Amino acid sequence: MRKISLNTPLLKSIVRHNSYKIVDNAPKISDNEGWLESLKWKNAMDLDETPQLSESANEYVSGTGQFPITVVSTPPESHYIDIKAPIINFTSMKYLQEFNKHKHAQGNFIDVRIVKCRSGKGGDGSISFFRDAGRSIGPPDGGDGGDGGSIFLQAVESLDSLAKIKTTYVAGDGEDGAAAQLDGPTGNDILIKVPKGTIVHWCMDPRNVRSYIQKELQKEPTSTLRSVLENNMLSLKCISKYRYDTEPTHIQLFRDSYESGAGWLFKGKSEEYHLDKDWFVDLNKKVTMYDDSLRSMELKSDTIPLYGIDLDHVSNTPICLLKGGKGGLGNMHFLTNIIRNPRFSKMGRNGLEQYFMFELKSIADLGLIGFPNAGKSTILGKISNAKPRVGHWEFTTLSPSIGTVSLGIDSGSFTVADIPGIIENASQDKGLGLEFLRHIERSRGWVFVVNLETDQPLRDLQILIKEVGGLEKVASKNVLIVCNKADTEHSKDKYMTVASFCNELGWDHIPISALRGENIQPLIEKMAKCINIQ
Ligand SMILES: Nc1nc2c(ncn2[C@@H]2O[C@H](COP(=O)(O)OP(=O)(O)OP(=O)(O)O)[C@@H](O)[C@H]2O)c(=O)[nH]1
Repeated sequence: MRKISLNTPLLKSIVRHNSYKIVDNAPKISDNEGWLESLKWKNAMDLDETPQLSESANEYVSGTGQFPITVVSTPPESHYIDIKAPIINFTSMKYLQEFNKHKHAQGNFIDVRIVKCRSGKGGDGSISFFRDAGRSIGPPDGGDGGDGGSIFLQAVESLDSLAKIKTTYVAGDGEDGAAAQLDGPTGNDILIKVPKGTIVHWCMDPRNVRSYIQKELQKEPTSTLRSVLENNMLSLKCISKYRYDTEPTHIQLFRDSYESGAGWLFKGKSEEYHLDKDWFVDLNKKVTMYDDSLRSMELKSDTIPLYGIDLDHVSNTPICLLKGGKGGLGNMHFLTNIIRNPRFSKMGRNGLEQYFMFELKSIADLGLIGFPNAGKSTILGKISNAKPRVGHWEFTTLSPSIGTVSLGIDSGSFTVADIPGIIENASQDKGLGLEFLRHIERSRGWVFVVNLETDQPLRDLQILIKEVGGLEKVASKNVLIVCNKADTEHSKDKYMTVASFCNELGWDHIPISALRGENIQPLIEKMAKCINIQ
């Protein structure tokens, strides 16, 4: 085989030649003039002012927990759909409670997090001119700034709590462009991995909410944290996923970046000098159109579903939460027949800084609802593989646990969530409040566990129904009533009272003794039937 020597005169000359030659990617005068001319013709169609979503944003699934809103005005009176909604929907009570006495007992289980996210700024375009031995100043060769990094979300199987979610995520800024047509590298993206079942809502800066509440409580000392949050409204600009519809589906975010026609960087001569020149004013008119199209793209991507992004299944493709800013144009784009030495470039566009509330809503098929001490954890331990804490004192369960109930080989399985006990006035934040109800909100069936050891189990059941939202809400679920502690005195009579109430409503019911393991198999069958698994 012939060996190729690097010492041949031909190869030597290629190596020498290449080490001097710069790959020329700079747009030619004709390219730039064509591009600037095309900007002039960007008309109302291209720069459509009608607020609308980008295609990817349109795919976001809205959260299930909708809340009441008041639509204040819609197009054509207003450019956007202006709405008002109680502040409580854009913050977390749990976060704001000054003294959360159960905080330590809950250990590592974290189901709500408020997170600050910032996408990166675009790098600035460079102002530079090609130099070589023969020329004092060559053509412009300043490269573009790199785009800022974006923030993405992805639901994964391997996580089951929000404990690892940080309080702040900052994506990288794009780097500035450089001489020799070098574009700046793009900023680092950030991928936030969350457990399946997480809903991400846009929310207010918690510091603002806290200082607002303090002021309101000083004005009206009889108010409570809840009443302040429920009675005060937040105004938001929204848009609709359905074009020209007046039903708001997404919140419109606005970037704090330069206005169209601004954001120039100058070298050598000042801005005033340039603004005085007709050739620059003429160029700026066209570049203003380019800025407009960037802003219109930003408005399309900077939207968040009003009721949250529902990450209810594991996905391979991450969802963009906040998009990074576009990098600025280097001076090589402004070389024209009239402008031979453009000593200016464009700044990168800013990113976005917003707060989001990450809320984990476990997705179990069935949820157990009952007063503390009713025996929910004992039941879950008997029917499933879960090993929840059981104790004869109230509030043994301080965080939800989920167990899988197997119906035998080839017969499938279902999941059951045990949540902390609910007490009278829980909806007014008594006991552990209703915070944990989020974990069974999406369950297909609700299993009420009543304790036949108490004086009036029927009354207990009626209180539970009222606390979780009333008969109408409960009736929207598949319901099963489990009367536990059937081994205690007078339990039969008490069960009969509960049973006749259930019969009137058409709800299935069963007496059991979880402690003794009595009636457990029929209970499992009724649970499976409740969610239509036979
Ligand atoms: N007699 C009797 N006691 C039971 C039965 N089931 C549970 N218990 C007892 O009731 C007490 C409370 O049981 P748990 O399973 O911790 O009740 P829980 O509803 O999970 O309570 P919280 O964690 O407070 O919500 C424990 O002492 C259990 O041993 C039963 O069928 N019969």
